[in-house]
Amino acid sequence: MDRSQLDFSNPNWKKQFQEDFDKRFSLPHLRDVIDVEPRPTTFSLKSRTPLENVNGSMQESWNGYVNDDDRALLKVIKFASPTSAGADCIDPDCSWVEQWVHRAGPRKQIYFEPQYVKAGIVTCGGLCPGLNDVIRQIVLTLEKYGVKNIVGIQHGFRGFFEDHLSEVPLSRHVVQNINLAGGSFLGVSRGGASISDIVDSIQARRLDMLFVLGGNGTHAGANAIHEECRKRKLQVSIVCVPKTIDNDILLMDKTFGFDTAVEAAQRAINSAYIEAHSAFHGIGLVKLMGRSSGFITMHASLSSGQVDICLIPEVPFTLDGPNGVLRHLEHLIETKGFALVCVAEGAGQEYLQKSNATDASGNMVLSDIGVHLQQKIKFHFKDIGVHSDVKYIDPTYMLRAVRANASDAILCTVLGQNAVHGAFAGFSGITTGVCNTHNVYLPIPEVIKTTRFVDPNSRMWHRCLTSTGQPDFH
Ligand SMILES: Nc1ncnc2c1ncn2[C@@H]1O[C@H](COP(=O)(O)OP(=O)(O)O)[C@@H](O)[C@H]1O
Ligand SMILES: O=P(O)(O)OC[C@H]1O[C@](O)(COP(=O)(O)O)[C@@H](O)[C@@H]1O
Ligand SMILES: [Mg+2]
Repeated sequence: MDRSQLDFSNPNWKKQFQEDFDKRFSLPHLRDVIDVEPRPTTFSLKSRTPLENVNGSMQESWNGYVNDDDRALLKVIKFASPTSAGADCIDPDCSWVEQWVHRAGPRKQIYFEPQYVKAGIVTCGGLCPGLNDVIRQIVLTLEKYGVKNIVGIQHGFRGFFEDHLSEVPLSRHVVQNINLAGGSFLGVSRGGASISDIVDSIQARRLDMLFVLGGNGTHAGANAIHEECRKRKLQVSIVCVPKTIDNDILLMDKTFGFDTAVEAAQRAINSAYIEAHSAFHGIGLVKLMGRSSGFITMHASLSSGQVDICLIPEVPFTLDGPNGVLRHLEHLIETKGFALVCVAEGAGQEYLQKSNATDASGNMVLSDIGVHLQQKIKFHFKDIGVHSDVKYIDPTYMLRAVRANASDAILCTVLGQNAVHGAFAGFSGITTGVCNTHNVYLPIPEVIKTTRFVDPNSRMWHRCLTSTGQPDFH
């Protein structure tokens, strides 16, 4: 139910909203369409973690399971007014409405017999630091349940129908050290998704579980696979782990690989800073990933503390004129002698010629805003007769071809393990993420309704502006 469909004069609107919310966020389960009986889980760490009662005696049962009725709050701020920073209100009075989502983790009862399970893992889309950590954790956790037949599908969805891409048998032994390197042990790819062919292939391979690692596009594909499996009444669990270096999936605190990418961007920003600072009237320009969301650029600018101008797709800017970026650069050169600009690849596309080309997955191929800015800055300073020395750095692929840093490695561990718990719990068509620091399962359609964007009214963007000191460029 859309907010616009609610009648706030009806005293029952809150109840209606909540009922609709609960329905939207209920997790699709195998038993919705087929007869499946639960059985006691085989996942237990009891022998390693005997728990002591308050009175010192050992407890009989292990208390490490998540109850199906456990919930986490999706939104935790009570906004006093719709004009509060980052306000996300349902009604004009910003009433407090609890929005509960399902907690992730191992259940006491499972819907598969581990010894007969064949599980597949596939990594789709572009690379992202941490893919190997997630693959590894999925394998380790499956084995902990007692699964013996685990395979990797090579090069994304292509691996399902390109004959020369054979299944890769996976085990604790095979994946032991894969997290030490970046990339994907299984390979990735864009494009080539015929849902019906993929489900034919799932049936032919006799897969019972499929773990799909990818971004918005991959999630849309995985949900379509889940729907097709439902239609064919297959006992197959499709569970996603969100992979997007751009951090552009809805509702989640952060996706894995994002922190690592921000950290990797520091080297480029610092190099640009040193070049700009050392040159006479130096202007450093760094372009970072982010087709439509500026999270990497905003966070990298914030964490470096060296950026004077941060440009992201969500916040339009003018280049020319008294309030434009170029005039501000003049001011920076006049006042401090050098300047540093950090721009997201999707920013300012309106200034560039559109090619209308798309990649194999249907994503728009963007024109290079970095090259455009470099030219504009050079010509501008030439025009006004002021010397400038522009150094442009494009570290794009260096941000994502690295191994995950420590905090991402932990996030990958949590997500990979929870994905397996979700499949054994009988859910399908779900994804797993972190909401307000709590680990949850969400139905796929809810996280891909739109791309997640930087909110120009958020505290984080305002912090970025405070830190760079840049004015509004319009
Ligand atoms: N709307 C969609 N429905 C089904 N499959 C899709 C859809 N969008 C993308 N895909 C498939 O998902 C895979 C990854 O998509 P892509 O956009 O490249 O990366 P990401 O998942 O990171 O967004 C590709 O194989 C692509 O064909
Ligand atoms: O050149 P490729 O492989 O298509 O990937 C580049 C693109 O992938 C992205 O990182 C988005 O992909 P993800 O969000 O799936 O990680 C863009 O920011 C970038 O333009
Ligand atoms: Mg995408």
